Amino acid sequence: MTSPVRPSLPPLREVIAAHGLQASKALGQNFLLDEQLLDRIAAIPGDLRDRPAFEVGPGPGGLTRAILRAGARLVAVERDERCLPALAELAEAFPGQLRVLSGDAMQVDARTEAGEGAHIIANLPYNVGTALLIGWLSADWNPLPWWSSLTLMFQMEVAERIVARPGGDHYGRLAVLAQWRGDARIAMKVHRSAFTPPPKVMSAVVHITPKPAPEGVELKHLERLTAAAFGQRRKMLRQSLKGLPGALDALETVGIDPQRRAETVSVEEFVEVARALGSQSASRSGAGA
Ligand SMILES: C[S@@+](CC[C@H](N)C(=O)[O-])C[C@H]1O[C@@H](n2cnc3c(N)ncnc32)[C@H](O)[C@@H]1O
Repeated sequence: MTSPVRPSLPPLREVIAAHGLQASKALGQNFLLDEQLLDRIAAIPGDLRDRPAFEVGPGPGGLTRAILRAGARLVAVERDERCLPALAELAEAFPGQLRVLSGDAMQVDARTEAGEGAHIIANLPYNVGTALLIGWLSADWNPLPWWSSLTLMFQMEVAERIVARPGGDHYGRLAVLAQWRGDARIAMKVHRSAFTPPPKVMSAVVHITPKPAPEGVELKHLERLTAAAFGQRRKMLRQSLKGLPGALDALETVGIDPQRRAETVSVEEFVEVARALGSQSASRSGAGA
């Protein structure tokens, strides 16, 4: 195993000035320049030496350098072509460790580009952050997904929705999607003043590690169930699930009181109901065959 390289690099402020990288609001650019903070973020996934990693939106390369210093083999996709020369300098400073793709992360097949077992680490652009997360969480799980962990900076409100537990306003579809086959936690809160320019709100790094998917549960059943249940979150389940065929029977099978509301139902309970819903629809289609 090679030990991580620590080349001496110019301060990020100089890189930004030298390449004229004034932050663009449209591209969700809020840069992190504190190298100690960046090293702490890159340490969250654990030992990265010789491990594949994937970064969305390297920008001037602050988090990128921290991930490279940690020893990862990194593929980074950046939409802003102005950043490419600065990133090319980083690729030279860490020979063989960094491959930069120019383009839209929403169009990139991260699995093919970064490889099996990659750690995904990013200070995400706020406009596509949730969509990218949902894409990674919805990947095939067999019994684990292709990625090893997700270490992602979000606006605090989104971070709270990802790690929320039942009983509060933050708890909803995103929490169930993130937690039914993963452990999700806030690994670090980051003050808005750490960013250049500072965004209006606070941020947090969410760390998600996958666990084997519960057997006999299909994502599509869980999604239909949580969409219906949280679509009318203030209503009792017997009302909100009325339009989803088989859902009320599934509640009864599992022994969940239909007078409860979605926000009181734990992730494990949703999984149980989705399993019952799946076996019902399997037997219905079997009966029809
Ligand atoms: C919040 S900034 C983070 C920059 C840098 N990683 C840092 O931490 O300082 C988000 C970055 O994502 C890039 N970006 C925005 N939309 C993108 C997309 N659809 N695909 C790839 N990169 C994107 C922006 O150009 C910007 O560099």
